[in-house]
Order: sequence, then structure tokens, then C-alpha cells
Amino acid sequence: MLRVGVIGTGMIGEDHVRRLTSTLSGCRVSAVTDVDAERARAVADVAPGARVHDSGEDLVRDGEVDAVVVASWGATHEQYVLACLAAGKPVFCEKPLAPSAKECLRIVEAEAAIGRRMVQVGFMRRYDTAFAQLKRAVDAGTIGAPLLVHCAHRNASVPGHFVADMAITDSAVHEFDIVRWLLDDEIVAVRVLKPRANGHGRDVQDPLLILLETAGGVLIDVETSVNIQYGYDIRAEVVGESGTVELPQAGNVVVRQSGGVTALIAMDWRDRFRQAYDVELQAWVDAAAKGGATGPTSWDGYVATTISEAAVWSMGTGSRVPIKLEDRPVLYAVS
Ligand SMILES: NC(=O)c1ccc[n+]([C@@H]2O[C@H](COP(=O)([O-])OP(=O)(O)OC[C@H]3O[C@@H](n4cnc5c(N)ncnc54)[C@H](O)[C@@H]3O)[C@@H](O)[C@H]2O)c1
Ligand SMILES: O[C@H]1[C@H](O)[C@@H](O)[C@H](O)[C@@H](O)[C@H]1O
Repeated sequence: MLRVGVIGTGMIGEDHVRRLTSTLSGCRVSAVTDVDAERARAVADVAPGARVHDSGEDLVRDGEVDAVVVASWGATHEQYVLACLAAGKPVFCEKPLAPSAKECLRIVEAEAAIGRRMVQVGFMRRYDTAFAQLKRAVDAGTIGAPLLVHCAHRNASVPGHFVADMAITDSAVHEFDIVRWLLDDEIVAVRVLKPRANGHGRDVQDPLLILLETAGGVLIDVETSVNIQYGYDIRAEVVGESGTVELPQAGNVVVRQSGGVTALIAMDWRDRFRQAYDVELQAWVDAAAKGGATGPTSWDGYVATTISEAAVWSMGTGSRVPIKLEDRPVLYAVS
């Protein structure tokens, strides 16, 4: 039984504590912590026997914690992931791995020095049934070589602390990861365009249109909308040489009523990606129980954050920004 410590018991931290306690197998939550101690105590109540620690560092040191989930704010991820690596404990870190490429690189270097995978990054879309179907269709080659990808990432609304950059660093970072995975290709440049602003957006520039170029010559457009009101809507369509393939709309029940047809839509990410979170965390539990990690790597986290940094720069300057990556350590060599 893997004993898991959870750092950060906010929205997704609480969700993960619940699934580790009640949905997944081979694990239990033995400790939690949050800078909001009251919140940590409330969440500990859903995990029988879980201790509440004063700090993330204390939790990592706890002899009854075999592996750690980091679900605190992005700016705190690096310190906890590095503490886990130093303690030899496998760690699942929510996206973004860290807010800057420099911080991500320090994690990559620390893991590469150990010489084996210890970190899994929370890019859960790779475990989503709908995205898996999309990838299978692209890989099967029936639409020919991919030429274009159209993506939309729409949030009904976002919390009050959401600032302009977060449409990129918090939201579009998922697309930066998923298109690399979907196309087996690297992003080489990014440009961000700003249309007329949505009046629901307060001070946040919304929406954005992000244009990505890949090494293989594919062009990708990503719409981010963070105040779209009607629901949480994630879309992707790949245009190939002889056809197109589109992300199925996961779990949308179709209702026929009063002379109309309505397809219900999720209102937030918890709803839309529930299955993906369950599968990604079970995969991590299984790998962590053997002392390692699987799925999205620290390197994937570093690449996604590097693209985010370039996109934020482009949003400010309007320029096309090339993506420059450091050399990939052999630990993350593509097989
Ligand atoms: N994969 C996904 O789809 C997904 C979904 C939501 C959030 N996230 C990521 O998860 C992280 C948390 O997001 P959230 O929406 O749950 O935010 P949140 O604000 O609801 O929760 C974050 C929690 O971390 C706590 N915290 C902050 N600093 C801390 C520290 N130094 N030590 C311990 N606890 C600390 C806060 O008090 C808060 O309770 C972010 O990195 C976010 O991008 C990922
Ligand atoms: O933190 C959340 C989360 O990562 C969701 O998966 C994403 O769709 C949202 O845009 C973001 O704000």
C-alpha cells in the first residue's frame, strides 16, 4: 500500500485526496499540508488516518510518506519537487511543473543526476479517452500527414486571482503539451494575437489566438477563452492531407425536449476530465509503488513552460518568438 502525502489541498488537491482515498487502488493518503491549515485539516477528514503537517518540507521528511503529490500554487512546485528528489521519493507534480523554464531545468538536472524517472507532471489529457482516440486516428494515417491543428480551450469563467498571463501559463500550457504528444513533433515558434476583448474579462485580455509552428511544418491555432460563460469546452481538430479528425465531445448527453435538441456540456475541468485524472493518478501510484514514475516527464514540463514563456513574451510584443531548448538529457531520450 503506497502511503501518499499531498501538498496543497485546494481545488485539485482535495480532488486528488478523494480519488487516492476512495477511487484508486494500492494507495492511501497518509499526510496532507497546506499554508491554509484550516483547509488542510478539513481535507484530512476525508482521508482516514491522514496527518496534517505544518509545511511541505515536514511532509516530505515524514517516514510514513512514501511518495508525494504536489498540488500547491505553481510558484511553490520547484521547492517541493526538489525536496522529494533529495529524499528519494517519487513525486507527482501538477502542471505547470514550474512557472519559469529556469526552475524546470533545475528539476530536470536534479532528476537526470539521479539517473532514473522520479517525477510525473500532471498533463492529464494524455490519459483522456477522447484524446487517446484522436491520437489513434492520427497515428493510423487515414487522413494522411497532419497539416493543421485547430484547438479551442474555453473556460466558463476563472477565479478572481486569474491574471492575463495565466490564459497561457495555466490554460494553453495543456495545448503546448498535448500537440507535441499528438503529433510527435516539437514546437519551434509561437505568436500570440489579441482580438477585441470580451467584456466579461475585467482586466484580463481575453480571448487570445495563439499560433504555433512545429519542426515538421504543422501550423496550430489555439483559441483561449477564459470567460466564455456557457461552459468548459475543449476542442481539437486535425486537418490532414486527405481528411480531418476531430476530438469527440466526451460524455455530452443529448437531450431532446420541447421541440429542441441540447447536448449538455461540462461546466469545469473536474467534470470534463474526471476519468483522465483517475487514470493518470493510478498510473502514477503503480509506478511510484515501484519507486519510479511514468507518463509526462520533467522534460515535457520544461518544454511546455519554455513555450509558455515565449508566448507571454509574444503577447507583450506582438512578435513571432522562436523556441530555444537546452540539450535533452539521455534520461528523456525518445525511444
Ligand atoms: N491538471 C489540471 O487540469 C489542473 C486543474 C486545476 C489545477 N491544476 C494545477 O494545480 C495547482 C493548484 O491549483 P488549484 O486550482 O487547486 O488552486 P487552489 O488555489 O484551489 O489550491 C492551491 C492550494 O495550495 C495552497 N498552497 C499555496 N502555497 C502553498 C505552499 N507553499 N505550501 C502548501 N500549500 C500551499 C493554497 O493555500 C491552496 O489551498 C496549480 O499548479 C494548477 O495549475 C491543474
Ligand atoms: O488550472 C486549470 C486546469 O489546468 C484546467 O485543466 C484548464 O483547462 C484551465 O484552463 C486551468 O485554469
